Order: sequence, then C-alpha cells, then structure tokens
Amino acid sequence: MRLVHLGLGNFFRAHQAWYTANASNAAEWGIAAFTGRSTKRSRARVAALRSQDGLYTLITRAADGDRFEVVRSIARIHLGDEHAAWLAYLADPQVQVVTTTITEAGYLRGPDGGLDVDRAEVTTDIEALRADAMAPVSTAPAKLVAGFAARRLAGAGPLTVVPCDNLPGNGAAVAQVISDLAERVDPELLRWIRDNVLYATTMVDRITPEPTPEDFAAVEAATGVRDRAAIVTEPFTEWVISGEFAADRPRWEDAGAIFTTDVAPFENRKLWMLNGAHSLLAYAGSIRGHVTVADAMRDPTCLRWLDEWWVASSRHLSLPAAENAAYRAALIERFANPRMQHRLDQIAWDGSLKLPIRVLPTVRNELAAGALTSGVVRPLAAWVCHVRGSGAKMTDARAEDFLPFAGGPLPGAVRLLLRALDPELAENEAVVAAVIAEARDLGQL
Ligand SMILES: NC(=O)c1ccc[n+]([C@@H]2O[C@H](COP(=O)([O-])OP(=O)(O)OC[C@H]3O[C@@H](n4cnc5c(N)ncnc54)[C@H](O)[C@@H]3O)[C@@H](O)[C@H]2O)c1
Ligand SMILES: O=P(O)(O)OC[C@@H](O)[C@@H](O)[C@H](O)[C@H](O)CO
Repeated sequence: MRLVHLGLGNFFRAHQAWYTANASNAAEWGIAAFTGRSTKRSRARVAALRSQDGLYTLITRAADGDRFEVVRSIARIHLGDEHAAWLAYLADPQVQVVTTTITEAGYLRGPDGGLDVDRAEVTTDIEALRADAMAPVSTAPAKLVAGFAARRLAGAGPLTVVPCDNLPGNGAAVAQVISDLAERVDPELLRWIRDNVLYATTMVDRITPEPTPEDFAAVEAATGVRDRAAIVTEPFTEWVISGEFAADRPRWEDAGAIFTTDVAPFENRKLWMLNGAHSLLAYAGSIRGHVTVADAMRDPTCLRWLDEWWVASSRHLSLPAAENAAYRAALIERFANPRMQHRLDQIAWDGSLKLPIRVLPTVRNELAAGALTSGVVRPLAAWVCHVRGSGAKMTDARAEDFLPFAGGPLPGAVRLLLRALDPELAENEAVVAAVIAEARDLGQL
C-alpha cells in the first residue's frame, strides 16, 4: 500500500481510484481506502467491496450506451473507525500520498474558513488528542492529525495530502484546518506537520450519482457478474492538480490528469458554472417537480434559468470567453444525458455549505457590476424555498444554525437565512429584496 484514501464513497471510485488504476506506474500504487464515517451506508459499501477483494465495475454511461471496466487499484478496504489500521498506514514510509473525498462538511470549516472549534465533535477530538496524540477520533481533520503524529513517531518521512472535494483552494483549506487543530494539540507536532506535510490543490470533475439496483442489474446483464460495488459515471472526466509533492506519487497524468501551477481559473469555472447550475436545478428544478438533472433539462423554464445563470457566472471568469462557451455547451450535453439518473435531492444536500462556494461569488460579482437580476439570485431564492419545505427534501449538516429562522413571514425569514450564508450580503437591501421577489415567483407566499 502506498496511497491512503479517506472518504470511500461513489466519487472516489469513479475518479481518483480510476486515475490511479490507469497511471502508467499503477502496479506500484495500491490504495488503502477508508470510509469517512462508519454509517450503515458505509458498512454496506465496505462489506460489498471486501467480498469482491476491492474490485468493482465502473460503468461509463454515455447517452448512447454503457462501457464496463473493472477497476483494480483498491487493495484494502476499511471502515472510518478502524483507527489502528489508519495509524499503521500513516506510520508506514511506503505510504506517501493521502487523498480525501469527505464532502464539504467533512472539513469542519467555520465562517472564516478555519477549523470550527465551536463544534462539539471538534472539541471532543481536540481533548482526546491532547491526552494522546494518536487517540481514536471521529472528525477527518483529527484523524489526519493523529495519523501525522503516528508518522512522526515512526520517522516515516514526508507525505502529501491531495484533497478532492468541491472546495475552492482545497489544498490551503485542508492545510488551515489541520494547522488550527494541531496547534491546539501539540506545538511540536504542528512544527513537524509544517516541515513534512505538503498539500496539493485540485479541481475534480466527473458526475457520479448514487448507483441504483438497475445499475447493478445492468452490470450483471452485460458481464454476468453480480457486483454490489459497481459505480456509474459519465464519459467526461477532469482532474487539474497543482502543488509540489513531498515524495513519490502515481503518474496520474498518464491517465489524463493535468498538472498546472494555478488551479483557480479552472476551479472557479467548474464550481460556478457546473456546481452553481446543479444547485440551481436542485432547488428550483425540484420545486417544479423534477427528480433528476436530465428531467429538468427537458423543461424550457429550467433551460432559461440555466441560461441566465451561465451568462452571469461566466462573465466573471478569467479564462477566454470562447473556452467558457465551449464549456457551457459541454455542460448542456452532460446534464442532458438521458441515461444518467443524477437525483436533484442528492445534489441539494448541505446547501448552506455549498451555496457560499458555488453561488455567492457570482452574486457578489454581479452586485459589484451593478447587474443584480432575478437570474442571479434565483439559486438563493430557491434555496430559501427549499429550507421552507418546497421541492427536494432538506438535509444539511448546519441545519440547526438556520432552520429555527426558516418559518414565519417570508421577508424576515429571507433576511435571517441569508445571514446564515453571508452576514454582509444579508445587510444589502437590494439583495434581500431581489431574493424575496424571486422566492415569491417560485411560489412562496
Ligand atoms: N459525486 C460527484 O459527482 C462528485 C464530483 C466531484 C466532486 N465530488 C466531491 O466528492 C464528495 C463526495 O461525493 P460522493 O459522491 O463520493 O459522496 P458519497 O456520499 O458517496 O461519499 C461521501 C464520503 O464522505 C464521507 N463523509 C461524509 N460526510 C463526512 C464527514 N462529515 N466527515 C468525514 N467524512 C464524511 C462518507 O463517509 C463517504 O465516505 C462531494 O461532496 C464532492 O466534494 C463529488
Ligand atoms: O458532490 P457534491 O455534493 O459536492 O455536489 C453535487 C454535485 O453538484 C456534484 O457532485 C457534481 O456532480 C460534481 O461536482 C461534478 O464533477
């Protein structure tokens, strides 16, 4: 094992595990994969993958047919609470890379981007690590810090963390939460981390929905194998990576990954145009009764909303306009793939953490340009409606911070809900008025 992954979910199997399997030096890079948590869903995944020795079928689903491929890069499979195994891998000098896909919520960032030290689970983990730097812990930042403590003790040398979640500047973001946590645990350990751990920054892109029983049946029909760990993804895939690596790494570039000095222009385009549009459809499209992205793409009203969103978001990107137009054309084709069942309620999860990343930059940019239109605030208004019970069912890691303000007359609720996303924006009367008007248009009284 030379690579450890935290957050064994759908996306990792369609993306990083696939790139690693297709690297020219793949034979040197077995992955030990851990789920982020130990939920019932995680246990089912672990059981399915273990029963297949880590092998699984990747279904690449184009509009005109499926391609089936067995991915062979996962060598060990663990539940998130198998702490002794986690420490043992991180203490092994052969292990030189840690990748993560733990969702935006998993980094436990507060409003300033640093570690949210007011959260109970963070406090509990800090106390545990103060007593014993390798104690069992539950949060991802604490697991990484405990792993680094084990690595330091073993003298196993430097390594690189490669975050693969939809967070802008994800390398700096994870470095910050690690440093915030380690400084509260042990200054010596913090020093070691600063000297030995490097963080890559990545933009990741490949639409990967939750697989369905029909997907498992498709694998069985085509290959004769009953594969309960199969994953469906789209043909399009992108991985843009920047940053130095502390030691060795898989040659992901041989599988198509792009190494660059600045991920930000690609990251902004992806987060604003793809993920922003996804969130728009998740909230506004589900209010119109749509269940999947492809359903919404058959609705001319949703297409008009997307058009308005893309005009607004793309004009603030630094990449050439012609490239952005091509990206947008490709998005229309990707979203409309009629054979992908990408559920809007899956995309809608954790909106309070996603909207500040995917939607608010465009709202601020358009506000600064004096161009605040209904098309720009629609994702925010639709999220307000979603929180007040319209469209897709709400699931949000921060629900307790804003749900108490969601009821009552719309104007007051809009102001308080916006405050939960961005206090400054909530003070802007033009924004508040535009969101109220658009929420009314979407059916709120
Ligand atoms: N699915 C996609 O199309 C896609 C594409 C690009 C990027 N991503 C990124 O990957 C992330 C995961 O997507 P997925 O489709 O694999 O989801 P998933 O639900 O299949 O897997 C999520 C993984 O994260 C872990 N996790 C969830 N909450 C956590 C928490 N609070 N702390 C620690 N671990 C936690 C889970 O245990 C699981 O291992 C997304 O949130 C996104 O940032 C996904
Ligand atoms: O994965 P999430 O929950 O951050 O966001 C849901 C979708 O917008 C996302 O998964 C996209 O499909 C993906 O980012 C495409 O690369």
